[in-house]
Amino acid sequence: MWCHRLSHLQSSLQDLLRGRVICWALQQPSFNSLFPLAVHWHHTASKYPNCAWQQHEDHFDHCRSASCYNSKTHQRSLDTASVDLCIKPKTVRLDETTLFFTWPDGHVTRYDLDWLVQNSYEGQKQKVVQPRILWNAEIYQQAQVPSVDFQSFLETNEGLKNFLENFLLYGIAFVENVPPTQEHTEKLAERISLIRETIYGRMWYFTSDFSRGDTAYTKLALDRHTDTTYFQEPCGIQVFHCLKHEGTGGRTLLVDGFYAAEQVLQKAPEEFDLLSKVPLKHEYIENVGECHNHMIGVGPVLNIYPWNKELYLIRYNNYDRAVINTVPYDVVHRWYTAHRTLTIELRRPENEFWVKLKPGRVLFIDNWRVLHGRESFTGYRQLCGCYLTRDDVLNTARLLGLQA
Ligand SMILES: C[N+](C)(C)CCCC[C@H](N)C(=O)O
Ligand SMILES: O=C(O)CCC(=O)C(=O)O
Ligand SMILES: [Fe+2]
Repeated sequence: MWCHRLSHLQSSLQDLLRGRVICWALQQPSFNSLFPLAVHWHHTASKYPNCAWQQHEDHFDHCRSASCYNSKTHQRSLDTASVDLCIKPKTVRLDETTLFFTWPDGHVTRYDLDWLVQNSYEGQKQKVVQPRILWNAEIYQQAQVPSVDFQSFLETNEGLKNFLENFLLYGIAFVENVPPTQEHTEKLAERISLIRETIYGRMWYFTSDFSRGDTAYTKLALDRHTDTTYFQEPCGIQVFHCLKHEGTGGRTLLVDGFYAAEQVLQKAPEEFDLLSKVPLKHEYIENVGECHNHMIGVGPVLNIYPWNKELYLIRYNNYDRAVINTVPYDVVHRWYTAHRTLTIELRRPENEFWVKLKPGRVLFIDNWRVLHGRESFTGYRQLCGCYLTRDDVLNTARLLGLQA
């Protein structure tokens, strides 16, 4: 263990590191070594707080030198596994913006201080991966989120960006004036993502004919749920376009699952915790006509990033939840209590946003966040749509400069 104290630090570093403990470690290429390091910043009342460098034995990070990292492919060249885990640098030097390490074989690693702060664990812990506005019916309606026109969605980057911005913030978004055909709906989908083909097909088209072994293909009401909970990776986005309805009822229900989960976190944090830890099975068993499927997906109801506790996926479908056999006996009852708390939040009338889907108005739903359902209906009703892969939607958003 070695330690080097600096009594004076540049104000820029002071701003960046204030009040935090920052840990990182470095790796060195030609010497095949890893060097773990942590900086401890003590914010004191004095004008120049102390900054102490401390060697840790168990932190690792990334040398960006030309021999360690290929900046054309943005990939690591260094074989991490070939590095001695106990490597120590020969010298360490800090200037106004950069930290330098010289390794026993002479290789130099440089770290921009801003980069280090951005890539520190402490920094990431305080950052959200995706900014969102959680909503109940009133919040969503007050926000007056504009829909995007079909033409501007397809033909302009601003149209697409506006749409994606709102979609990322609220988890739902509408496109208007879409010609009511499956082909035009497909065009929309392909503008932002790859279509995720599933057992339901690529583009699906459904009525209440029970052509598939699922309640969706009837006239019955469907309580709020997310789809494809029985996939190991539930579908990221769902697109709905109602092409025809000659009858009554059939409104669509939307509920922000993350808003409800946030209420659980506030009111009963230990229940939130349980819902994020207990893995459950969901399953889809179908034997109707030519369709034979048995899908099983395993995962907790609430999925959170471990480092910042940010919720990124809710898996909620009471119809498709399988027998609980992945939970020890003594946890089952506690889990049901926690699940009930979440269900109560999800079912509060003030959290329900109801819309009637009409030909020409296409709805995109973040199936990892917003639950959907529908009212029972009469008459002939025809819906088309598809699922999208989440990675590809986020990819499009990032390329347009959005945080996702
Ligand atoms: C009709 N459509 C293809 C959209 C979906 C049908 C899937 C319904 C299933 N119970 C689920 O929630 O995943
Ligand atoms: O019929 C509807 O409006 C939606 C049915 C449903 O939940 C689904 O297809 O995933
Ligand atoms: Fe559904």
